[in-house]
Amino acid sequence: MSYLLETRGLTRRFQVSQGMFRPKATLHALNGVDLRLRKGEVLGIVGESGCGKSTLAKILLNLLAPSEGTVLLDGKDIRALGRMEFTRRVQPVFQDPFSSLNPRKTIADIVTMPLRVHGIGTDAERRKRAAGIMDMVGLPARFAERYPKELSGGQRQRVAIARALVMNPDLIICDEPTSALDASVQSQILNLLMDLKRDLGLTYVFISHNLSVVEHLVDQVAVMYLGRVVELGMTAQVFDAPQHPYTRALLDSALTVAPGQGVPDIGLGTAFPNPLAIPPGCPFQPRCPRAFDLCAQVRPQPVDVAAGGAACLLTEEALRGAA
Ligand SMILES: Nc1ncnc2c1ncn2[C@@H]1O[C@H](COP(=O)(O)OP(=O)(O)OP(=O)(O)O)[C@@H](O)[C@H]1O
Repeated sequence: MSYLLETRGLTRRFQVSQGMFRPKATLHALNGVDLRLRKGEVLGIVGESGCGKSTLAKILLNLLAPSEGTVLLDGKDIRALGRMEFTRRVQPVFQDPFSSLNPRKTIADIVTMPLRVHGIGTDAERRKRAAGIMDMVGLPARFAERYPKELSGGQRQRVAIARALVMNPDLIICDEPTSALDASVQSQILNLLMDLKRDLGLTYVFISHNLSVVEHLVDQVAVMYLGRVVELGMTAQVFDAPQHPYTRALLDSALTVAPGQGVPDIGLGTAFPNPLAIPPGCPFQPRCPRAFDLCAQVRPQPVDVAAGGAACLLTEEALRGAA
């Protein structure tokens, strides 16, 4: 079975200062993340602020090196691909369309920029291609000569999507692409991404702190907690029968509608996870409503990337009981 994208054992550590008189501490932002994505599919990555989503996005975009592990694109380590080949094949859409677009460039300049960088086409050909893509993402042709500050947040995010699409990439990494937008605009952008997926057969990694945002867009979901994938499965399976207590809590959480609000209220008390003091046993155990004695001592098995499931002793117990 070949995968367009595969991560194997992705781990990323940071050395962080703890003040002048204390030694630096090691923070595990990612810990052994295994993921697989086939062409034409959408993989959702979900979890609270600080679970490692942006670190993962940066590694997938080859902007940050993992401490351990590899990212494979069509079976090739992305670190061995040239910068030009990589950016031709993998494009980002970031959270904040206000800062990710150059304010001094016109929309046409922004959308054609990747083509210019890659030396593709004449000026007229590039503008023609940009006009086609702008139409596809619902931007009127008259916007071509406007500047980002003249556009609304939703329109700017359409520009960012057009810029990502103009190279006809194999993979688009969307890092919280709707989180900075008003709720009504969020759904327009999600619908646009769904339409583009259907019409162009796009492959996305879609990162969000909000499980409900990804429900209708993604084929499979990876739920992350403190740098680990704690549940992985097909979307319907994860939404209809979540196995990990953390996934249940995320599903129960209210839809976050306030722009910029990064953390859903998941109703698990104040013990916000501290990546510098990951507890022994199950990392989620201090907040878990279903924890039992062993959870403080035994670390659950990592999720099997081929079979999916949850990294939870309750599931392991259930499986043993069924055997
Ligand atoms: N450059 C860095 N140096 C030190 N620690 C970092 C660095 N980047 C990220 N971290 C830490 O790694 C952990 C994961 O951060 P990351 O930004 O990937 O999480 P996230 O899920 O994207 O959260 P958010 O939605 O708030 O961005 C956090 O504890 C964060 O403080």
